[in-house]
Amino acid sequence: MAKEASNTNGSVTTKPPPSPSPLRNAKFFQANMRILVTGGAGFIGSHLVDRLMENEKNEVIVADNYFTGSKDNLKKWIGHPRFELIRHDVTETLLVEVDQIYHLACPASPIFYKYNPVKTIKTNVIGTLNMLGLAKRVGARILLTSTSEVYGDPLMHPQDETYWGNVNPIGVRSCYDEGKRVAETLMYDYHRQHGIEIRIARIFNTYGPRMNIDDGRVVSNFIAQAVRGEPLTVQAPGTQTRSFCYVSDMVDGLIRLMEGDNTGPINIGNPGEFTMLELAETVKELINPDVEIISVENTPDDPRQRKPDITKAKELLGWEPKIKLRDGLPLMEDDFRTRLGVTRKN
Ligand SMILES: O=c1ccn([C@@H]2O[C@H](COP(=O)(O)OP(=O)(O)O[C@H]3OC[C@@H](O)[C@H](O)[C@H]3O)[C@@H](O)[C@H]2O)c(=O)[nH]1
Repeated sequence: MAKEASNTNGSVTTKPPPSPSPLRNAKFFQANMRILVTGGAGFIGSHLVDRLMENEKNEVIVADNYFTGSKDNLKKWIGHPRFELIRHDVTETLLVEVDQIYHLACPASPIFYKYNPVKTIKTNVIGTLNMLGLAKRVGARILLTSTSEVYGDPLMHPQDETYWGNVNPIGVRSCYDEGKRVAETLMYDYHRQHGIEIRIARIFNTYGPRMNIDDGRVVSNFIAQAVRGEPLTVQAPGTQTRSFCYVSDMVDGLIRLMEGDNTGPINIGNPGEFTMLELAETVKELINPDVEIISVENTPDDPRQRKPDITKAKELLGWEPKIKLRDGLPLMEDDFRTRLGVTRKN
């Protein structure tokens, strides 16, 4: 598995990757792939675990501190012989023998990552250092879920991976966006200095079943509001844009990146771009035409526009999203109705 990956920032590591466990090549050792998913009890993490567990050759270990994740998201796997769940905070070291690490752990909703900003930056910096240390020790390949937020309030539109971003280093979002930027730096430094096999995904806004109902992000807020019959709260001015990727497409992109030969960073997101007013109108039309749309105050540093250029993902991973927003929203609605106990009026 120690194959040289093409890296896209122009520099190539000369150091070979560390060797994986000798057991991996042993004649009588069961050749299962052991995979660690940090943040595996969270929204994207648990969908990724579902997909990895479908492959009988995979053993999956989840490490999660349950700050925003939940055991409930993994209940179908608890007790499965190929599955293990550890309550663990990535700011502490973790020693497990694995072949791949999907490093997702970090609160992703602005409300949650701003709740304890010092903890958020520790998660991104110390957490990523710890996972890279583990990758080095056991010779594992590691994938970091970075974010479209590394582009900040982007002056280039759409954003491709060559754009260095427009980020406020002392803003209220910097614990997350600067944290993820340092995490990317650490990934590349470990790659160049120690030959670690790295993969970096820049994830754009993602939605789907299992998002926390009071998560604070726009899609989960609007769907919960529409299902409860409450006004949809569009934060001013409402003309800011985002691009929303359905979670199954996201998971597909992450697995292709991990399994492929390119280090990234690679944007994984749906290029369909919507203003928040358009999103509110779509949710109202599809889910509850009786609700009002109201304008509420916004928070500082809210990026004005965001849309991924996914040329690289298409060319290098053969990946592009399949699920359109109008098809994905009703799938999420069903999950929210079940969890909120509100049936659809006909
Ligand atoms: O109720 C709401 C919530 C949010 N919004 C608006 O919706 C837009 C999107 O906000 P969200 O909180 O969903 O997400 P953001 O795009 O700000 O951040 C996200 O970026 C990409 C990922 O890395 C993370 O999931 C998250 O940081 C913002 O312009 C926000 O002002 C509303 O209009 N109403």
